[in-house]
Amino acid sequence: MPSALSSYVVIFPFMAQGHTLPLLDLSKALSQQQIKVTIITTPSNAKSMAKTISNHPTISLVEIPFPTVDGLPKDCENTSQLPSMEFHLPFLLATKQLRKPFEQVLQTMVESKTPPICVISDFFLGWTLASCQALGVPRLVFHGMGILSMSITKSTWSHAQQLESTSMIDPLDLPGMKLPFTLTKSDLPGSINLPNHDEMFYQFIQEVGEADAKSWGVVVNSFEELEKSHIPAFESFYINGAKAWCLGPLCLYGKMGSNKSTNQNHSCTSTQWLADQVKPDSVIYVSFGTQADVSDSQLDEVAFALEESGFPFLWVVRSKTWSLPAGLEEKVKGRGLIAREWVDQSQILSHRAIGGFLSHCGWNSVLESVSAGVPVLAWPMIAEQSLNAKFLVDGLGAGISVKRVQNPDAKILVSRQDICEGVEELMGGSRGRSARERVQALGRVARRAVQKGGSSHDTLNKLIDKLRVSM
Ligand SMILES: O=c1ccn([C@@H]2O[C@H](COP(=O)(O)OP(=O)(O)O[C@H]3O[C@H](CO)[C@@H](O)[C@H](O)[C@H]3O)[C@@H](O)[C@H]2O)c(=O)[nH]1
Repeated sequence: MPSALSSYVVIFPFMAQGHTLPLLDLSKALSQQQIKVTIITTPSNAKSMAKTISNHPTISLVEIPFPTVDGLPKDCENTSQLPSMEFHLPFLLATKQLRKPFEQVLQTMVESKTPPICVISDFFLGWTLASCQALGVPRLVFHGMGILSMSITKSTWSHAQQLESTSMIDPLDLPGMKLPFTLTKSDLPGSINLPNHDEMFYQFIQEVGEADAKSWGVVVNSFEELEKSHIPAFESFYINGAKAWCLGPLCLYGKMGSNKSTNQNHSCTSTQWLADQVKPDSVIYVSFGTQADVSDSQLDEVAFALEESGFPFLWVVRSKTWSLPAGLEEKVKGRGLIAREWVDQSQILSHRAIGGFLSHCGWNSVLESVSAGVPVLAWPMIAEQSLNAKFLVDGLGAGISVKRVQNPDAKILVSRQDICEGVEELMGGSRGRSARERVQALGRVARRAVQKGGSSHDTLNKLIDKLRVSM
């Protein structure tokens, strides 16, 4: 068995912020357990990761070149740089060309008689399974999603035929699953309706899904107290008895021993602005993640709603084309901050002035909000976000939902009145108050999970021990 200091793990994240950031936090968790980490990634992603890991000498980066591919913008190595979601599939397909350089790196490690104890690679990088198997290294898969949403997704994929004849409004009965809320077919996100997708996307997901199911294990950014009852159903989709290792919320490891000045560099203006907000729970934080396309007319509605609600707000806007509608600047001056740069969201959410989060419900945002004890005004947009929102609101009581219009093609999906009503209810209404109490209690459980003796901390140690024994 290798000694603690000689053990190392290779991590290969998918090049999207929502997938990479939690794995950077996991790297920090491993290095706190005396495990070295080698992260394999492409040059421009390595550049942005280098800042985050600069205080962690046991985490290193190995760069492999990103392929040049027709149909993708030049120098685009991360989904956050894609002009729109239309480029998502070409991007996914391009990552398959990373196989050869990845294998060369892994082979050199194995041949130098110091193989890693495992490779943790993203679900989308399914081909890494074959590379790992050929070199005798266990592959653990990471999806970025929670256990419940993954189980619902897998279950609906494997029962697609049965579901075809199910009505849109009757409660779904998914074999082997006990759902904490009523789910109908109309609640399922479009991305789950695989057969309705482009043939190439369908094929890609089939491929990576097969590799997923044959993996040695699954690293999950969640904690047992939150999703334990769904683990058996989730594990039943794996063919070699793979176990789901709940190690989260990973964002909390990222904060342990972090260097404040490094963190604040990202979001100096927002940190300073927040420091001036003295009233606890008074500010609403607004962010829709790194992937969803939000139209500029929809952003106008958000702006009017925030102005009308009267609450101080900190709002991260990704659109390069949008500007505050005429007349609003004066009205919100001093009361609201619009951040156009990357902010340290996790840090912001833990500021005592933040009293609510208007969120798209990406899984990282959900966990960061729960960890910080901040209730959510849920506005799911793409991918599995509607399932996360349902879990948070109907399952956990830790948030409330915005009212959305039924036409998914409309430019404005939520009106300013409905956003404003939602913000007022979250920040000052009785449903908002009860969601705050609930999420604060959950936050205490989440923080305990990653401390010594906590469920996720223990699971991490068990995983390391098991991997060392299997060497
Ligand atoms: O200025 C910013 C903007 C974002 N973030 C962070 O970026 C991450 C965003 O992740 P998430 O909230 O999960 O949103 P997306 O990036 O949109 O996530 C994609 O990936 C997730 C994990 O698989 C899925 O749950 C989502 O549906 C999918 O859209 C979070 O850690 C945020 O804290 C910042 O720190 N600063």
